[in-house]
Amino acid sequence: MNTLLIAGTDTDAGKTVVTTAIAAYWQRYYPQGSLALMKPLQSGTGDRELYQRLFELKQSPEEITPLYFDAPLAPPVAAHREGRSVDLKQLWPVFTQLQGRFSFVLVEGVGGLGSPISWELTVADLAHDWGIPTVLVVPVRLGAIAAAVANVALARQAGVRLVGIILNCVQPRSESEIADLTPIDLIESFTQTRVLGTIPCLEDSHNLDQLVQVASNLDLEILLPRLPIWNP
Ligand SMILES: Nc1ncnc2c1ncn2[C@@H]1O[C@H](COP(=O)(O)OP(=O)(O)OP(=O)(O)O)[C@@H](O)[C@H]1O
Ligand SMILES: C[C@H](N)[C@H](N)CCCCCC(=O)O
Ligand SMILES: [Mg+2]
Repeated sequence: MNTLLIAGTDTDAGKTVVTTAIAAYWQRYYPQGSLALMKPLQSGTGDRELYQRLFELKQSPEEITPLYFDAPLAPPVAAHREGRSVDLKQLWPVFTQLQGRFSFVLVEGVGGLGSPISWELTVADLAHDWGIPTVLVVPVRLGAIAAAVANVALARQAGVRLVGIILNCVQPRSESEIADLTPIDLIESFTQTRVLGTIPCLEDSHNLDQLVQVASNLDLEILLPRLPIWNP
């Protein structure tokens, strides 16, 4: 499977930081492997604009974000404000054609795993329906354990192919604070899900070198697709 869905426990969990870090690493060390970024639904400006600023993507804006709404709200609410509805049927064809054209397709969720993508379905339902490996970004703060446990329970209930958790420091944290706020053994024991690494708080989360560096400390064996062995 040449795709990975970056989901989070919540909006502002750090999905885009993780997405751009893995993308930056891929482009740095696998230049022969083509990369696509997809944010199936975006509400409010930010993610697509950052992707386009950081990476030379061979995709149209509509292939990056097929469903784009102006209001920074849940997509069905933002769509309603614009007198539109959320037509999820548009998403799968875009996704599958990206999969066919690119070596690696990184998909970013919207909001948290339990956030609605329509009046009936959540991000977890999309992850299940698409059957793609999914990683859960958990912000390092008090309450992270409960957030991880609740979102992993949702993922299990929805049949999401959850491959791991990534802890993310949305603010500067010492090593001991990280250990106290997000004890890995406790989180892995309660969720029965591997922690694939911790992203420190970056001085500049738009700096490609910093993004590559923090991605290199993640369990990339799990996160990156196997490139076909190239036999000249
Ligand atoms: N590890 C980090 N180091 C520095 N800044 C961070 C880090 N993680 C998150 N941030 C900052 O916190 C904010 C929210 O992070 P981010 O945009 O990645 O969240 P998100 O989960 O993608 O949010 P959304 O639901 O809007 O897509 C951003 O301004 C981002 O730069
Ligand atoms: C505006 C924000 N940055 C995201 N694009 C949308 C987050 C929707 C969250 C909805 C919810 O779960 O309450
Ligand atoms: Mg984002």
